[in-house]
Amino acid sequence: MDYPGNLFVVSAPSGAGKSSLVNALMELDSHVQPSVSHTTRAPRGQEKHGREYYFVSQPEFDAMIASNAFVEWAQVHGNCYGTSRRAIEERMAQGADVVLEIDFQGALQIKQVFANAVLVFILPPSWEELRSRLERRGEDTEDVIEKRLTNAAQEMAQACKFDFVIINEVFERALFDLKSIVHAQRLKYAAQRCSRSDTFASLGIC
Ligand SMILES: Nc1ncnc2c1ncn2[C@@H]1O[C@H](COP(=O)(O)OP(=O)(O)OP(=O)(O)O)[C@@H](O)[C@H]1O
Ligand SMILES: Nc1nc2c(ncn2[C@@H]2O[C@H](COP(=O)(O)O)[C@@H](O)[C@H]2O)c(=O)[nH]1
Repeated sequence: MDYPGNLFVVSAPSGAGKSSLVNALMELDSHVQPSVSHTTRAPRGQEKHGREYYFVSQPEFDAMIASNAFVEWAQVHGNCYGTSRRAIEERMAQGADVVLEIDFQGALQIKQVFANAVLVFILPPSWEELRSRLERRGEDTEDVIEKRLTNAAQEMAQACKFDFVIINEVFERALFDLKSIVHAQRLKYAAQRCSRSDTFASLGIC
């Protein structure tokens, strides 16, 4: 599938800071838009249906799988999460750059469907800092934090399959890295389009 917009996938173990980085990126760059996923997990804190997630029941999620509504889905930390085709294809067709904040299983599924998708993995600087970020966030019970830390080892082992890895130690530095990746992909895409254009032909190149 060839759309005018770019597709970015950002994955990380829970607490590494991907939502913070993606939100900061979107504040700086209105051309980058989020995709709102569906999940069977319960809302936490101030989360609202249709903003952070579409919160659905397991039967509703299963019905969406059966009707092929998801471009990718996975079980993460005991709940189901999925990206609907609708959530991304409409926006990319309009030329927006879409960013998915999803786990590594979903990221690798996305690469199968959208070969041009750019996969970015965010790492915390240390295990101690990862635990402390989850605790400081204060949104999960101790049990949930332990489960997320246990899963983090398996998730981080997948980082080498991604196109880029960013270590989120100093937030502004990590944000700069993420912005640079988005910018580089836009230049690459523009160059590809340009190479099919009359400008290249008239200059006698490619
Ligand atoms: N570079 C950083 N230094 C210190 N704290 C940070 C940094 N980046 C993010 N944080 C903090 O760490 C906590 C976890 O960040 P965030 O919620 O963005 O993680 P996440 O990867 O999106 O987690 P989840 O997958 O569970 O949604 C938040 O309280 C956030 O403010
Ligand atoms: N494969 C998918 N993973 C997703 C999707 N939406 C979110 N996620 C990942 O789930 C975990 C937990 O998220 P939380 O909001 O409960 O903390 C995290 O790794 C997300 O990236 C999705 O649509 N598909």
